[in-house]
Amino acid sequence: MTFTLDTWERSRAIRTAIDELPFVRGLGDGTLDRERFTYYMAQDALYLADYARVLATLAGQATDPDDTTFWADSARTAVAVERELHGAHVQDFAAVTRSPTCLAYTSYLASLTTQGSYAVAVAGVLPCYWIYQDVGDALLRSAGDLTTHAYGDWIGTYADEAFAASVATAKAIADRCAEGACAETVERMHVAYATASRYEWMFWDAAWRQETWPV
Ligand SMILES: Cc1ncc(C[n+]2csc(CCO)c2C)c(N)n1
Repeated sequence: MTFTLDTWERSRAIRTAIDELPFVRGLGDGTLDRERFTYYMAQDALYLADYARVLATLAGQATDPDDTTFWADSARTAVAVERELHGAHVQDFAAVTRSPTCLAYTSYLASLTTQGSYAVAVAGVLPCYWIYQDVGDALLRSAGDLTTHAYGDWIGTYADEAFAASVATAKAIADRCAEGACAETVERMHVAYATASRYEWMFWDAAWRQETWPV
């Protein structure tokens, strides 16, 4: 049993809960209101800026040159997407504060890169790729014609072949890491994968609630 097959099974309930979120349902059927989408986009731009730094750290920690290239390319893509989102959806960036959930998620991922295990950090960044591919594919199947869909460009980005190739590479790296790891490290990989998956659920839920700080 590979790590990715095992961890996908173990996190099935979280994955199903994501499909049932009102934000994700609204994204799929186009009924999501613009205010919530704009909130999500602004938080996502902040998320991507931090996530890119986590990927760049993984590039530095990898011992395989192919891994280094992959994480560095992904970091570059995340910054490019951040700039695009920022330009297209956020008018006044200085006015946007990282939400508690956004800060918690990126801080968690950054913390994984300082705990001495490249394998565990790799497992932590994997839900970002895999869940977005899976959600993108599910929404594509139900969305119909993307050219007339309110959120067609978003769905198209993540239900894309080039993106699918990068998800496959991230999964292959995680499986290779798990193969060479002791049982205790593999368990920590599962925890990192499940925790980041929960943060993906929370990130969409926070956008639905337009989460703010209590004071
Ligand atoms: C909260 C949140 N989670 C995942 C993604 C998707 N994503 C962001 S960077 C990256 C890989 C490198 O481009 C992927 C797949 C997102 N946008 N926002």
